[in-house]
Amino acid sequence: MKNITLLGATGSIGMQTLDVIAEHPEDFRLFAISFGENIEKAKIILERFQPEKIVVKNEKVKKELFSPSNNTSIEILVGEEALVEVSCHPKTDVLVNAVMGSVGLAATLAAIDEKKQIAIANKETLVTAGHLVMRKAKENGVDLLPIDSEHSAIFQALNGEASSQVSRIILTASGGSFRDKSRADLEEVTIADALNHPNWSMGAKITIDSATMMNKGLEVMEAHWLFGLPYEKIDVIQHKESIIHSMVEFVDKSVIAQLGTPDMRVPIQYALTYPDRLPFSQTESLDLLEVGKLHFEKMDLQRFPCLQYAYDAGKKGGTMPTVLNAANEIAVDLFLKGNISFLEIESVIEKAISDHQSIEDPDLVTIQEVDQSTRMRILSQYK
Ligand SMILES: NC(=O)C1=CN([C@@H]2O[C@H](COP(=O)(O)OP(=O)(O)OC[C@H]3O[C@@H](n4cnc5c(N)ncnc54)[C@H](OP(=O)(O)O)[C@@H]3O)[C@@H](O)[C@H]2O)C=CC1
Ligand SMILES: CC(=O)[C@@H](O)[C@H](O)COP(=O)(O)O
Ligand SMILES: [Mn+2]
Repeated sequence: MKNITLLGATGSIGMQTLDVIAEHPEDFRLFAISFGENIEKAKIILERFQPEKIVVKNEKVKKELFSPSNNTSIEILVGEEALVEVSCHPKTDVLVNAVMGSVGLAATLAAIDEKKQIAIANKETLVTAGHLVMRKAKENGVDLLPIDSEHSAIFQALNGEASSQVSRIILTASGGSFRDKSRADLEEVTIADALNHPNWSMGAKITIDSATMMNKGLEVMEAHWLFGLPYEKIDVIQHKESIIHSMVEFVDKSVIAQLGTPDMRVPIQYALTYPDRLPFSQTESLDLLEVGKLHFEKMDLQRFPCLQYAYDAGKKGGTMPTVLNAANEIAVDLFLKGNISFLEIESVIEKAISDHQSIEDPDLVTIQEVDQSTRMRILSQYK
């Protein structure tokens, strides 16, 4: 029986993690959760799973969650320090980081110090502080088990083989909501159009990232850190069906791909059961006869400049990925609030990275300062 601490329980990955936990009550128990503001969903989770502890964003959420009529023995904690506390708690066996953005960074680093097993969905953590996370994981002998579908695919295809055996990895990209549109068409798109991903049902931020191709850019950096490969060995191809989740080409030119129906509960479960596998009844078998054909296209970096920005920021290193990530988080939020257009997401990011002088090998404090100052600088222009 593994005790799970789930950060971001009310989100898309969070709720799907709960599906996995519910399917295997003899293997997993929900010890603690965190969430942001979705009180209604949180109440359902508390009633169904009865975790011991819950971390909320602020006192206001705490007050709303626990009205006098709502009698519960669950311990309620507030703020980022509490995230660290539950993540490092002796009862936590596995930390699932499924928050959106860089909120879970300090908790993940602290849990690695406590030698917890980490199942990581949150790519922003690795993008902004991959060097710190991987250094700590190595020092502590901790496995970082990827949940992101592409990285789970690569992890499974590698199956323990050393990175020296790899000639390249090939990340697949669906193309997102606007894959069939030209750049001229993008001037007219709405928030609702952008949120309509062709293959995956995901949180709003990652769905927009997928449409700008920043999601793939973040995934390139995530792969760089998780698998210790230089950017020259990380390729992206467009594959509109999202059936091949990614591939590894080995030095002998053998290619191993991982396939499956697009259902995040499969890589989530693998990260929780690794190195074993358990049956999972809630998803469909892949029917290749029904799929019929798989399609592949070269990535067009003029059409999707965010992917180019991410390669450039990743290769530059230091605090440049932090700036790219912070600018992207703010730009996507501004777009979702109707303050900027879809194409302005790219220009906000482009400006932030070209204005920044990267600081090499930043520590956590430097990363947090650069992250905050980037956000403030951009926000001050849109007030
Ligand atoms: N969704 C997917 O299929 C995939 C997601 N990922 C990655 O996983 C991560 C989560 O994605 P997803 O589940 O889609 O995101 P969602 O937006 O659906 O969920 C995010 C979760 O984080 C919580 N949260 C957001 N902001 C804060 C905050 N400031 N403080 C505390 N909690 C906060 C939300 O709480 P609340 O809603 O209550 O406010 C929610 O529980 C991202 O890094 C994403 O890139 C990777 C691969 C696939
Ligand atoms: C499910 C998942 O892992 C997402 O990150 C997914 O990859 C998004 O798809 P695209 O970014 O390829 O559109
Ligand atoms: Mn992915």
